[in-house]
Amino acid sequence: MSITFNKPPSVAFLTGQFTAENVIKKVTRSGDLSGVFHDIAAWQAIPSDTPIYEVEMLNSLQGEGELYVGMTHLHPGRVGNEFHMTRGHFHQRREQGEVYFGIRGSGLLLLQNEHRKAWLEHVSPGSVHIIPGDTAHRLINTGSEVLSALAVWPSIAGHDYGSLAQGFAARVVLQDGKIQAKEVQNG
Ligand SMILES: O=P(O)(O)OC[C@H]1O[C@H](O)[C@H](O)[C@@H](O)[C@@H]1O
Ligand SMILES: [Fe+2]
Repeated sequence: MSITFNKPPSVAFLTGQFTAENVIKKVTRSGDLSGVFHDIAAWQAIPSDTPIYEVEMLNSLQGEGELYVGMTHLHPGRVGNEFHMTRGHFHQRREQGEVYFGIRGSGLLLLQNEHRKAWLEHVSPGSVHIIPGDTAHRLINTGSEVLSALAVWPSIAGHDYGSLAQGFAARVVLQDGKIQAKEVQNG
């Protein structure tokens, strides 16, 4: 029997680019984010094919106990006064957590529990975010460059977008030249 040396995938820490044999890429465009931004007129004014974020995932095992690894690249910009953000989700398997690592750019991680209590964490290169179970999560790019964050999560977690149809309890906007978080009743 011989012991093999496998070449692992790698990530460039400055850019978040993966080098791997198999990378699965998904682009989320403005037109996919209906109902996400509060200024509907501003959202409608953006061409629907404008990319807002890309997620690259390593090809890994699925099933109980296995982990997924993905990189989100969220483009800078605003829709009206609201910063670009991911759709955000609870996990379908609600109790499953996730870890995010800030790689590039600067932004915020919006977290929210099932009682609509929301809080924010600053995302910057090197930041580590331990997302507990039962907690919805969304990335927000408040900077002027691409915000890239690495995520590791259980492959069985799944996504539940429906439970957030009402939106998150906070919005992050540029107001009076400052980044401000606003509490909202009905997202
Ligand atoms: O699913 P969204 O809310 O659009 O977020 C985009 C992606 O962000 C992270 O990389 C998560 O780990 C992915 O599971 C998620 O799909
Ligand atoms: Fe997640």
